[in-house]
Amino acid sequence: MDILSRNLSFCTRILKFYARICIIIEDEGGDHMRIAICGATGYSGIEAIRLLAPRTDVTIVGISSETQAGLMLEEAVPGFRGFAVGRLRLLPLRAAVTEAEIVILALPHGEAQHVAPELLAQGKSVIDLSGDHRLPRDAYESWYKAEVASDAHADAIYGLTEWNRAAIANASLVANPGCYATCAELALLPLLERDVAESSQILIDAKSGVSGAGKKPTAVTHYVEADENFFAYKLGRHQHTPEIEMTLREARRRQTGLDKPVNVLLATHLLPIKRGILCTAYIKLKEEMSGEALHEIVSARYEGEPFVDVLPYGVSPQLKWVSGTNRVSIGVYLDPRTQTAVVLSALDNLIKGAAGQAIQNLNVMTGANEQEGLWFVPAV
Ligand SMILES: NC(=O)C1=CN([C@@H]2O[C@H](COP(=O)(O)OP(=O)(O)OC[C@H]3O[C@@H](n4cnc5c(N)ncnc54)[C@H](OP(=O)(O)O)[C@@H]3O)[C@@H](O)[C@H]2O)C=CC1
Ligand SMILES: CC(=O)N[C@@H](CCC(=O)OP(=O)(O)O)C(=O)O
Repeated sequence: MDILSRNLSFCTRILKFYARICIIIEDEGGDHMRIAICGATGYSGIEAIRLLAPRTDVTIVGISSETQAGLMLEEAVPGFRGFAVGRLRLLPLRAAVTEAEIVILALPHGEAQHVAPELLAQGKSVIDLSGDHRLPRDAYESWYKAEVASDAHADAIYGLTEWNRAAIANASLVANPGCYATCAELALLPLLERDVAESSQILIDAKSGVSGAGKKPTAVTHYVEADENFFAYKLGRHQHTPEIEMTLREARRRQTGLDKPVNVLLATHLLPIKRGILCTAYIKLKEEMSGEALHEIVSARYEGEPFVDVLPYGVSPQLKWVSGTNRVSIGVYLDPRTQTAVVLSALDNLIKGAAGQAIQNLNVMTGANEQEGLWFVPAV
């Protein structure tokens, strides 16, 4: 080989090496969203990691746990064994968020409100899965039986994506809706927005799988109590009642200018299954209409919505059709004798009811494709 070829070969190797370094730098930072997940060992935190880990536009820069800080994720949650993300170390919350530009808070009620103001002051965006920022002070204190610790809730944007997309796009603090609330609101929004239904007495019969109660078993949710059992709980005092009433009231006000209270009776039940919520809402119509006309109102409202599936008239949704997905499946029926609309909705409480909707909101906030990382069909 002459001296020219040797020099050329050397230069080529240098250039290739430089190109590889550039790719590595790009992969490790570049345009990636830097996300921290707090409450990473809880059910919705785990789900958020599961959904975000495969994404090439996201880097998970921190994960937190209260009691298991110091362990690797795969030690605390063995399902992550063998995956790169499983080698992330769980840290105390403040250490976990240092590098993040966006923080997903999957913490118990009452904790997020102590952390969010500090994160916002550091210029980070926050998506809070808990109920801490969804309600005004009085409603929160009376329904959650807890004190409000900051005024951050006043600036929070309610994260029901299909209803509040424009505001979410500019938000720095998103209050992700409750799981029952998401399910009931998406079922009822079209009727309230069109003001075709009586709003003084909406009955919502809702059932949830046990993961809705979080990871820590209680006397009601542990296996022996929940398995092969079925019962109502928190009758007349479920914390999602004011959330649903406020959202539906505001939805109607935005569309029609009519500002009148909406009254909801929410009956929640515990299903002996792991995940899924089925809501059946009964609402009297103001004027006579056909089932087809009612169905058209609901279908038209969700036309083009990637995560809302309005079933053909009279077909009822099933949990199996949404489990493991970010979808809400909606069924419509009109009882002609009583002019009562029956709107059924089904979702996966940990995905569309929690982590999936949080990521849908993250996509909206960051200008990513809204469906990124969220498009899958249920496992059989
Ligand atoms: N489960 C669901 O279907 C839904 C839940 N939500 C809401 O999302 C939030 C999380 O719910 P879920 O995942 O079910 O909860 P889990 O109880 O399963 O998990 C809670 C997580 O928070 C951590 N944690 C507990 N206490 C503290 C604390 N004092 N400070 C910091 N971290 C703490 C736990 O860490 P560790 O135990 O490792 O110490 C764990 O990682 C809740 O507010 C819930 O209401 C909203 C919609 C649906
Ligand atoms: C089965 C079960 O217990 N579910 C929980 C709902 C949790 C949730 O989604 O809502 P929050 O974020 O408002 O807690 C409950 O009924 O309180």
